[in-house]
Amino acid sequence: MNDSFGTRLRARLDECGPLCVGIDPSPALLHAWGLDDSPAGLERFSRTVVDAVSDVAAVVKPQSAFFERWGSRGIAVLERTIADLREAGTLVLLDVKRGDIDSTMAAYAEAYLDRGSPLAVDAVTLSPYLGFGSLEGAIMSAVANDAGVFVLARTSNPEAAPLQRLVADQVLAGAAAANAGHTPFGPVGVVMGATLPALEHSLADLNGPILAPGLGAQGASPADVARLFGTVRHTVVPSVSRAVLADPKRLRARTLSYRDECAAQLARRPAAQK
Ligand SMILES: O=C(O)c1cc(=O)[nH]c(=O)n1[C@@H]1O[C@H](COP(=O)(O)O)[C@@H](O)[C@H]1O
Repeated sequence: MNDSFGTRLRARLDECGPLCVGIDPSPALLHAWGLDDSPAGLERFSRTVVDAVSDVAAVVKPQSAFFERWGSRGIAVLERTIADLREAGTLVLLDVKRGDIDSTMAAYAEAYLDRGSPLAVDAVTLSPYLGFGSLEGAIMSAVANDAGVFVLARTSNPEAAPLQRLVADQVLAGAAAANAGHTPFGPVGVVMGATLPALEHSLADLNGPILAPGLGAQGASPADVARLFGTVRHTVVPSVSRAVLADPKRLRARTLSYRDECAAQLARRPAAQK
């Protein structure tokens, strides 16, 4: 039997410390790196990130849209990037933010979670806008494949607050129900921005990982991560993209510094959940 996503994520967080690094090959970053905005440029960018961070970041998160811009050639680079990351032994979280009716979700689950798919990853981001129940099949597929999902709850962008404030507790309750009884924690993570002014929701019963994007470019600091998620410090995965990707020469050093600073800040907080 294979290890569950929760078991593998626990092991990576214990081994590497708390950080997810994004692979976001935007036109601006490709330009800053002196690379062409082309499939070859995407490939060089992605390989460089994989080589620099995959042994020190618990999770690496390619953003699908930056590859999709180049159609089938971009998707081919994404496939190779996923294969490189898996070979390097890091966990791959593909940021695709999918959400649809149950029959269509089954196709998304087949694309990203089914072990046999060329785009199979350890976890994907999902949107709950069609109702948390519409994600049930994808969650079952994740469990069957020892994979995970991260459902958007309170995203890092400020304009999300008025809408998501109304429904985040439903998302958290759905995730907690799906995670009940799993050890060390369940397959359903949630996305909660590190940029949130205040938490406003209880994470005490979640029993799942929390992806916390927004470090650096969106203004959040490791101290913010600790302020918001200190009580669930063993399950929070702070995420950073542009602030470490800005300069290829400093990619590894910046990754190490964000990781170590997040670990140090979180260690200062009381832990309520292991
Ligand atoms: O799901 C995500 O990864 C995500 C959720 C969220 O709430 N906010 C957020 O910025 N992201 C992603 O995180 C990346 C941005 O990271 P920065 O470049 O560090 O700001 C992008 O790929 C976003 O799509």
